[in-house]
Amino acid sequence: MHGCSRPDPEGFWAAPKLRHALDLEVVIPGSKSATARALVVAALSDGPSTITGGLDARDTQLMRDALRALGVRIHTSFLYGSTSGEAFGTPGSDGAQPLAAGVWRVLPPARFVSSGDIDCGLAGTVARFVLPITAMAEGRTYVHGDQAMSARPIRPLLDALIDLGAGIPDGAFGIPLTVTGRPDLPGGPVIIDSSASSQFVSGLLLSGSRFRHGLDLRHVGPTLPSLPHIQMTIDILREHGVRIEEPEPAHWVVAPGPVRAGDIAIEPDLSTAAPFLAAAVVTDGTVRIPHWPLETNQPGALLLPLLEQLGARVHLEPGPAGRTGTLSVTGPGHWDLDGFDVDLADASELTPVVAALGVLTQGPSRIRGVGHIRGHETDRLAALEANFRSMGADVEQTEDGLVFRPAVLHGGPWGAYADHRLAQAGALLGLVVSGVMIDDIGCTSKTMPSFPSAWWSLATGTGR
Ligand SMILES: O=C(O)C1=C[C@@H](OP(=O)(O)O)[C@@H](O)[C@H](O)C1
Ligand SMILES: C=C(OP(=O)(O)O)C(=O)O
Repeated sequence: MHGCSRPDPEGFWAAPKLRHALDLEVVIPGSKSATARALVVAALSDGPSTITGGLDARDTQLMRDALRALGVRIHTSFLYGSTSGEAFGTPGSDGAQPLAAGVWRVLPPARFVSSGDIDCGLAGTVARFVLPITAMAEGRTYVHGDQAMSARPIRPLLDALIDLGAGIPDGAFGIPLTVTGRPDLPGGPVIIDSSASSQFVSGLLLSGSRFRHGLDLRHVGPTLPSLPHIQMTIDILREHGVRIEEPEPAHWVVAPGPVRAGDIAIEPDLSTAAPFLAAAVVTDGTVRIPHWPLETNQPGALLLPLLEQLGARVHLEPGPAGRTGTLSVTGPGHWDLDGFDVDLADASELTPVVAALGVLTQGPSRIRGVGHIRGHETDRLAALEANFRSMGADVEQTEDGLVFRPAVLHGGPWGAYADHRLAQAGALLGLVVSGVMIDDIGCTSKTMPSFPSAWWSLATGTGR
């Protein structure tokens, strides 16, 4: 899946350098995190639900297939929309064009029954959110994924599920593994160390009300990353009638009971927007993003204060319906970006893009609070350090992040390590550094299959 990437014979994608004054509107597909939660909540609900604007990309296709493998029926159709304004239309009306988004009807089964096989790919959300449902599904399920998935942390979630009564072999270390489902999974009190990923907590909370005794979950561990993502889980559960309390930080109590069916609209993915917004800053141009939510629980919005700190002008113009608007980011009017020091513990998925900004700053910069991203799609700190160094950057890993000192950069091969956000960070640098060659731009299909063509249009001003 390379879109317009025109890979060279060795499979490298030449990241396009900016060829015009950047002034562009970009439509961003739906939020991966919100789509994953919507599908899971709809699958656990007491009746059919409709999801609109859901992301159609590798991770969410895997999520749909995983839920189907447990007996959930999902009917999909496409959503069409104009590239400006808030209204969605039908194909052909008002220049409407297909978006990577869908209208999905989700029909949960009376009881989950496994058809035997679930592929998690490299999707943390699929592995961590679906395992607890698999533990309630009649039959045995072989849960597997990409080779890199077996390196991603999951053991604390498996141990917690075993404590809650799940049929997971005691010696199971990670994916692949076979789960023997138990429809009357007891649930109840459990302690977990979720320092390696907030998704362990989210996965248990999502299914918790369907356990016989509900869930009383405590996190005990040195750090708890991605708190906004846990809040996103709590928000959607409460919207669907689940009683969930947080009597103290890092302690959640979910009452047993039904999950109420209801329709769900998905916001654009504000983390997928990050490389496009950062492009405006590094090229001193303007990027506009329609349908930006005026209020959101997505951590991707945390990029905006940093861009402002770097001198960018950020403006959100409310649309007629008052729920979304058009966000515009305009570069600072000069090329010498100041150094920064930022803690990304709440929004660690922004690290690759923010790190690309870090190597371009004229003063020293630092990213903190993201040690756990060594367990993301790849060891992101090591992969970023290796790529930046091969471009001449002065960068090193710390215990929980990266530090950068100014240096003159040159092009060369850029390893994506099968990681969509690594590939996007390379593309961002390629706008201003000649000769950046990305080895696997196709991995951006994890969250934005149209990334290569959208990026080409952004850089060259032409469609391909
Ligand atoms: O719950 C979610 O949707 C996510 C939580 C975060 O995971 P970690 O807590 O493992 O960083 C985030 O990085 C990931 O992209 C999506
Ligand atoms: C960490 C990420 O993904 P996953 O949902 O697979 O954990 C990410 O998208 O940055």
